[in-house]
Formats: sequence, C-alpha cells, structure tokens
Amino acid sequence: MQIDIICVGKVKEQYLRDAIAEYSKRLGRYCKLNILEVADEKTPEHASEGVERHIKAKEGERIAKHIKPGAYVIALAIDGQQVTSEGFARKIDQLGIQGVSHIQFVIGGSIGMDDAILRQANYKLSFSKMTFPHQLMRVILLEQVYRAYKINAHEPYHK
Ligand SMILES: C[S@@+](CC[C@H](N)C(=O)[O-])C[C@H]1O[C@@H](n2cnc3c(N)ncnc32)[C@H](O)[C@@H]1O
Repeated sequence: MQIDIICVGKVKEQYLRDAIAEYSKRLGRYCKLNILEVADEKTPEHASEGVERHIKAKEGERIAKHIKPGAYVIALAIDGQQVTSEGFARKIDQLGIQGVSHIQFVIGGSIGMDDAILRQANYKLSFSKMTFPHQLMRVILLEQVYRAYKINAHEPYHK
C-alpha cells in the first residue's frame, strides 16, 4: 500500500520533526510512505472571511496537484467521521481487500481546508471535535496509521 500525507507548510519545531521521522521510519516496514508538503500562504491576523477563503483556495490548488486518479482520498476534518483505532485499522485493511493500493490523507493548513478538496475526498476523518494544530496533526495521523498496521498485523503495541 502506498500512503501519502499531503499537508501544508513546513514543520518548524524540532520535537515534531523528530516524531514525524520516528513514525515514518516505523511505518517503512508496513507501507510505502510519502509526505508531500505544499507551500503555505501567509495568513494575516484578523483576516476577513473572503481573504481566508482565498488563502484556502490557493493552498487547495497546490494540494489538488498531488491528488492522483485512482487514489482513495481521506481528508482530515473536524466534522468528519469519528472512528475507533480498531475501526480505522479495519478501514485500511478493507480498502486493501477492495483493491485500493494508494491512500492519500490530506491535512488542511492553519486556517483549514479548501471546500473543493473536502468535496473531492472519498472520506472525511475526524480525530475529535477539538481543533489540533495542523503540524501536530501530522504526528497524530502517523501514529494512528502505525497503530492501524500493528493492529492488522496482530503485533503487540495497541492496548
Ligand atoms: C488548525 S486546523 C484548522 C481549523 C479550522 N478552523 C477548521 O475548522 O478546519 C488545521 C487542519 O488540521 C486538521 N485537523 C485539526 N483538528 C482536527 C480534528 N480534530 N480532526 C481531524 N482533522 C483535524 C484539519 O485537516 C484542519 O484543516
């Protein structure tokens, strides 16, 4: 399975970069992982709704260029479906059984994700009703994908 994580902006904090590197290394045993970063737009403080929509559209255009025909696209969205870790593992397993060989996760930028990407996605996944920073979301997603592979391989890790 090829897993892409399409995300916005560079991760600046070293502790997040370390965590991303660690989970990427661990996942290397189970799938082919690509982290595809697109450039972020500067967001002024107190930007109007119109300005925010414009920023999300520009970031969305960059994200769209990475979306591949035939890939199963999972957009991370606060109002998406909430599942357990076991349910998430089952979803990845079932996609493989259905013949999907490429999953692309998309994480929005600091002010969120363009509506066009959300509409294009095959599935919207929520990690709770709380808002997490987009850069931390990368770590949380990687850990849950790793957990899913450990669950599916019946290997110790998930408790
Ligand atoms: C800081 S959040 C954007 C907040 C924005 N107000 C919104 O509603 O999308 C940045 C990105 O992180 C992801 N994200 C943050 N919290 C999330 C959650 N609880 N579940 C799923 N994705 C989340 C989403 O992809 C979001 O576009």
